[in-house]
Formats: sequence, structure tokens, C-alpha cells
Amino acid sequence: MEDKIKTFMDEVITRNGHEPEFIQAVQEVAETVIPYIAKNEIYNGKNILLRMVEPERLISFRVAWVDDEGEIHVNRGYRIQMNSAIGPYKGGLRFHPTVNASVLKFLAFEQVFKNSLTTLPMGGGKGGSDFDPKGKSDDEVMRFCHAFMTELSRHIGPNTDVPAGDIGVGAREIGFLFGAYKKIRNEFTGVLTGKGMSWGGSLIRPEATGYGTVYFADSMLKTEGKSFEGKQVIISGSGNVAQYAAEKVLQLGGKVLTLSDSGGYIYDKDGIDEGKLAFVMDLKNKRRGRISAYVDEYPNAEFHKGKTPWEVPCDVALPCATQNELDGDDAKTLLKNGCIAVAEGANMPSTPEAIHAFHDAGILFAPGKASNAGGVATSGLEMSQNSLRISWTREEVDKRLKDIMEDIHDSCVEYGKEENGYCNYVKGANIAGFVKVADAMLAQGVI
Ligand SMILES: NC(=O)C1=CN([C@@H]2O[C@H](COP(=O)(O)OP(=O)(O)OC[C@H]3O[C@@H](n4cnc5c(N)ncnc54)[C@H](O)[C@@H]3O)[C@@H](O)[C@H]2O)C=CC1
Ligand SMILES: O=C(O)CCC(=O)C(=O)O
Repeated sequence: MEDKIKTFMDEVITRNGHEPEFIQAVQEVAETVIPYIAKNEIYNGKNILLRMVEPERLISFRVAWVDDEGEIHVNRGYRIQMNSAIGPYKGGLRFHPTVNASVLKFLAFEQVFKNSLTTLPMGGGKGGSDFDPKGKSDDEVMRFCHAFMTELSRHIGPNTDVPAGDIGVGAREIGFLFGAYKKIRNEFTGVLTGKGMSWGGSLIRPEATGYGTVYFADSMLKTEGKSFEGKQVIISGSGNVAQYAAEKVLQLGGKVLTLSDSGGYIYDKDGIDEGKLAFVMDLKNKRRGRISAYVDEYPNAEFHKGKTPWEVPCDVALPCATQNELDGDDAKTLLKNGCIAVAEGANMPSTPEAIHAFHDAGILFAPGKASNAGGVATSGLEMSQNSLRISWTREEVDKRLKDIMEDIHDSCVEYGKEENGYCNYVKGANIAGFVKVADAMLAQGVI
């Protein structure tokens, strides 16, 4: 089996050797899916996984825009249309200076499995730009979004490819992107998700990724007869996913001790309660400030410059910032301090060394493609509401989200349970996600 995995990875590395994040994501899938393929006759000799690691289409384009001083800037825009076997391409747009083809290909690849797990008919894609919204005025962000959509609009559509938000793309950017698409195509349609409530958005979409991550973690805790009640929880990030993960932890009776951004983390030993979280939401979403400002408002809290929160003792850790933010040493520290569960709100935040450490210790560990799937699932619900031209209530969408997260959890257990009773959620998510896409690809032939 090791040989089969190595031969496959050698071919992937030959073709994509300069793309470390993409190779990391593929390696994790290959280690669990290739043994499954070997045991299941129907997938043998079909090169299914090799077909899945090659994007159906990779679009790269120039985005030229003018800043407030009249200076012209050039950024690079991308859309990776990874796999459309089970539905239109679906996945977010990331605006961050670290964006490149490797990062977006890893995200698009993970998205294929994640979207399959949601049970909804969505293929996988991802896009974005190396544009940095930090420090830009609203007008500059608007001009950039309009320039970006001038090209992207040729490649997307409600039955073709439906982008949404990710790092650096929130409600403000989705508004500007939607406005440009509508103008260029003369069409009011559900071409993006994460829209505002008065123009086709869905209730609960802003909350969905964070809430879903906590619903998934709660399902894992329940398998051991535990719950969030009274648990000490550390969270990284302070953006969309982190904020609503924190909100749900509080609703379930847990205590949130940390939040972070690229400048460092804040530790509030008294707990970040609803009032303090409202301060963070205003700071991050409206004033677009740094998390360090938290300690000016709440002097009992500490700011740890340039550090990540994993050194703070906790029961549950929720990495909700970015890829590879939690490494093998961080995992050892978490384990030493008694952490019993880790659920990823971000995409691929744990390095392979960290995941091995969690598995070796036998703690509950949820990979992002399962635990953060609530965001895209609710995007799928937004698409359904757009097609039906109706809006479901908050309670209706939240109930559907919760049911989907429980279904994903159960699929992971079905495919991930080891002989000794331990659930390897990584294996479960990869195989459950793979089966549906692979079956559709087999049915559709070699194309
Ligand atoms: N927004 C969504 O619906 C979904 C987001 N995700 C993932 O969740 C993660 C967070 O995304 P959002 O909250 O939407 O983005 P956001 O832009 O709202 O927030 C990103 C957060 O990560 C922090 N961050 C970014 N780079 C960092 C770095 N190098 N070091 C430390 N902190 C850093 C930022 O300071 C910010 O707090 C990403 O991995 C994203 O791919 C996953 C599923 C859906
Ligand atoms: O809602 C969507 O389509 C985007 C979600 C996303 O980008 C993700 O799951 O990583």
C-alpha cells in the first residue's frame, strides 16, 4: 500500500512540485483514499484520484485598478474550477497577499470533498487574488472588486460556478462583486452566496461556518458523553468564523479564553462574554482594527504579540484563522495541557505532524473539510432559496444546518471508525467525500 501511495504522490509532485500547500492536501487524502480504492473493485484501474487532483479549469487573470491617489495597481486574480461531477463549482474567494495557485488549489481540492459531505449538489472551486484589503479605503475595495468581477463574470453563473466569501471577502466585498456582475450581465441572479438579506441572502449564512464547527465539535463530544457546558475553549482568528464559533460556544455554556489575528493573541482569563464579543465584532467588522485593541478596552486581558494561542491550557481548541497555524509542537503543548478535542474552523490549520500527534494521543480531532462545512452547506441553502424565490426563517435554516452537521458527523463515523473503536475523522471525511464524487465521475465516463 505504501508503494501505491508513493507512486501516486510522485506523479502529483512531478506535476505540482512547486505547490507545497496543494501537495500537503493531496497527501492527506491519498493516505486514506488509496487504501479504500484498493479494497473496492469498482474504483480499481480508473485513475479516479489522478483525475480528481487535476483542476477541470484553472483561470488566471490581470486585475488593474486605481487607488485613491490615482495610482494604478496590478493584482492577479484566479478561479480554480476543480470538479463539477456532482453540481456547479462552489467555493469562496480569498483576498490576501499570500494567495497563489498552490493555496487556491489546496482550497479547491478540499472544497470538492467538503461539498460532497454536505449532501447538497455542489461541485468544488475556489478563487481569489493577492490583493490585500488591509488598510484600503471602502472606495478602493469597491474599485478592486469591480475590476475583479469584470473578468470573473465571464466564467461564473448560477448553474456554472457560484463563488462566496473567504479570508478578506465578507459582506462588503460580496456586495461590490454582486453589483458588478449584475451590471455586466444585466441579470439579477443567485451567482454569489453570502448576499445581503434585502438582495437574496440567507439568514444564518454569516453565522454558519462558526456555528457549524461548534455543532460538529458538540457531536464529537457527545460520542464520549461530554458537552461544551463548563469547557474552557481557545479559539484562533477573530474574523467571521472565529466570531460565530465563539458565539455558539457561549450559547452552549462554554468559556472562550482567546482570539487572535496575524499580530498576536488575546487571553482573557475571565472569559470573552457576549458583551466583549460584540466589542470584537464592531472592532473587526466595522472599525477594521487589530485584536490588540481588546486589552485597551478590557485591561484584565493580556495581549501576546506575535504568538498563537495554543499555549493556553484548554479542554477544546478551535483553530479558525488560516492554514498551517497549528504545528506539531503546538499539538504537543495542547495535549500536555489536557486538551480533549480539536475542531478545525479554518481550512487545513493543523500541519500533518499536529494531526498525527492528535491521532496518536487518541483525542477527538475534526478536519476542516468536515467541521467547517456548515458555511458552504448554508450557501447551498441560499442557492435553494434563490431558485425557489423564497426565504426561510432563521429557525428553519439553523435547523437544516444542524441536521447537515449531524449527518456529516455520522458519515465520518461510518467510514472512519477503526477496529479499536477510535474514530479517525480525517479518514472518515476523505472516504465519505470521495465516494459520492467518484461514483458520479464513473457514471459520467472519462471526460
Ligand atoms: N467564511 C467562511 O464561510 C468559511 C471560511 N473558512 C476558513 O476559515 C478561515 C477563516 O476565514 P474567515 O473567518 O472567513 O476570514 P476573515 O477574513 O473573516 O478572518 C480571517 C481571520 O484569520 C486571521 N488571519 C489571517 N491570516 C493570519 C495569519 N497568517 N496568522 C494569524 N491569523 C491570521 C485574520 O486576522 C482574521 O482574524 C479560513 O481558513 C477560511 O478558509 C472555511 C469555511 C467557510
Ligand atoms: O460558501 C461558500 O461557497 C464558500 C465556503 C468556503 O469557501 C469554504 O468552505 O472554504
